[in-house]
Order: sequence, then structure tokens, then C-alpha cells
Amino acid sequence: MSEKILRLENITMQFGGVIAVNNMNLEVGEGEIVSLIGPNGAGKTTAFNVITGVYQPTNGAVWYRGEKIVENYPQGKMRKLYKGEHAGEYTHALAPTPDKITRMGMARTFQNIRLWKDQTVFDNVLTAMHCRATCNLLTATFHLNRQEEARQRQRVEELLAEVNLSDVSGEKANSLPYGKQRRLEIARALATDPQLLLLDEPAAGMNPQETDELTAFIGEIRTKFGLTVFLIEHHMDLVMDISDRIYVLDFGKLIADGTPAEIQNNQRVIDAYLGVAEDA
Ligand SMILES: Nc1ncnc2c1ncn2[C@@H]1O[C@H](COP(=O)(O)OP(=O)(O)OP(=O)(O)O)[C@@H](O)[C@H]1O
Repeated sequence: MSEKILRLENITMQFGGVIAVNNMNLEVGEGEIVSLIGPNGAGKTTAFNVITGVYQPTNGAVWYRGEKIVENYPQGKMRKLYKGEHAGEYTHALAPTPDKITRMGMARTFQNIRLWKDQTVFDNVLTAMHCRATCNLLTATFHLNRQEEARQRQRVEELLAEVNLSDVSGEKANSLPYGKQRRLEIARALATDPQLLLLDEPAAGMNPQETDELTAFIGEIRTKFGLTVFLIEHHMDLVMDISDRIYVLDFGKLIADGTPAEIQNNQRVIDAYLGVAEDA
């Protein structure tokens, strides 16, 4: 099996009385495309939010490229609840901010498109690239030297060509058809030069043709950019076509993992999700 680029160890995320993610253990190998599927409210986006530093988990650790990057040692009542085999290993909380995690080489897109709608396609990508290169908005805005600015503009042009958006480079983001807006979101994530790309429902709202194009596109960028992809998706055609492996989440708990063929034939998954999705 390939080297693990991402590993979740005993991740629990609790909001008041709701346990959104319940003791999740999973691994994503270098170069894989892995999907996380499950019914609405199963905890998929919450898991992404923990991985990318939006939420500090109630318990557990996230490892990235062999390094522990997120960890929590439960306090107070929680400490009692989670004092398990690994509790002694959690000596302090590690909680990097999302931008720090981006700079480690992890990029993400969101369920709802989050583009700078009035900016051009080019400027959307350039801004994302600035953030990675300088980590400081003031520096990004005012102090880039000319040589660096020219290098970045060149890189944006190359990136837009690689994702087939060169022809709309000067258009405003909100004037693009929906499928291209999604593609632009992914281009923005790629501008931060990630090794691991997390896609949260990239095909949401797409018609079948757009979904097919996106499926091919994700495969292409994996190869072109040497990426590992971890994605959440409800479009089962896309998931089954593209995934090396699939994890299934239900009410915060992983109930299965395996290849697409194994998952499609898993009775527990059919009962909890696939059967329902097909009937819907
Ligand atoms: N910030 C929050 N505060 C309180 N509860 C939350 C918060 N974020 C998520 N939840 C709850 O956690 C549970 C899991 O939500 P989550 O959005 O992770 O599910 P999901 O699997 O991504 O669903 P969907 O497929 O609909 O996007 C839900 O019950 C949700 O209401």
C-alpha cells in the first residue's frame, strides 16, 4: 500500500449534544482518490472542517505526511469521557489555523461556491496564489516585487491553460456557467500548490453532462499535478467511476470502507445510504 498522506486517528467532533463525527479512523494513501459518502447530516463536512483546521476536534488527531498536525487532549468532563488507550499520548492541543494548513500543502473547495464573484477569472486565481506565496494580505497587496509579480502572473496563465479556462481568463467569475465556476474553484485551490486536494461536493447542482466532465477533470488533474484527492460527493456515478477507495459514514460513524465494487455490494451501505439514494 502507498505511503499515507493523511490519517485520522480517533477523531470525534461534538457540538453540544450532537456527535457529528464519532471516533473516526481513516487513511488516504499518496496518489489515491478516496471518497467519503453517506446520508445528509452524516458528518462528512464536519470531518473536512476538522482536517482543515476550521474546527478543533473534541478528541483525536490528524496526521499529514507522517506528522501530527492537529490533536486535542480533552479537558474537564470530556477528559473522563475520552480517557482511553491513547489519552496519555495527547499531551497538548495542536490547532493550526486553516491558512497554516493550506501552506502545509492541503487545499480545499466548499459545498457552496466561494469565488470573488465580481473579479475576473485571472484575478481569482492570482489572489489565491498570493496567499500561498506570501501568507500576508498586506504583503500580497502592496509589496510584491515586480519580478515576483511577473512570475506569478505567468504561473496563473499556465494554470488556467492546464485547467482549460484560458478562454475566459478576463471574464468575471459570476458570468461563467456553473460547471466552469466549479472548475475555477478547483483552479484556485490548485494555485496554492497542494499535494492533497479536498473537494466538498464538487458536483453539487451539476447536470449529468457537467458531472461527466468533472469526473474526467478530477482524474486529469490528479495525474497532471501529482495530487492525492479526498472528496465528499452524493453523485454516485462520479464516486464509483473515480474512487480508488470509499469510506461510508452514517450518523457520524464509519460503517464501511472498500473499493467501489465492495461498497456497491455491501448490504449495510445499501440499507443506510445507497438504496435510499437510488429510491430518492
Ligand atoms: N457548527 C455546528 N454547530 C452545531 N451542529 C453542527 C455544526 N456543524 C455541523 N453540525 C451538525 O453536525 C451534523 C453533521 O453535519 P455535516 O454538515 O458534517 O453533515 P454532512 O454529512 O456533511 O451533510 P450533507 O451531506 O448534508 O452536507 C449535523 O447534525 C449538523 O447539524
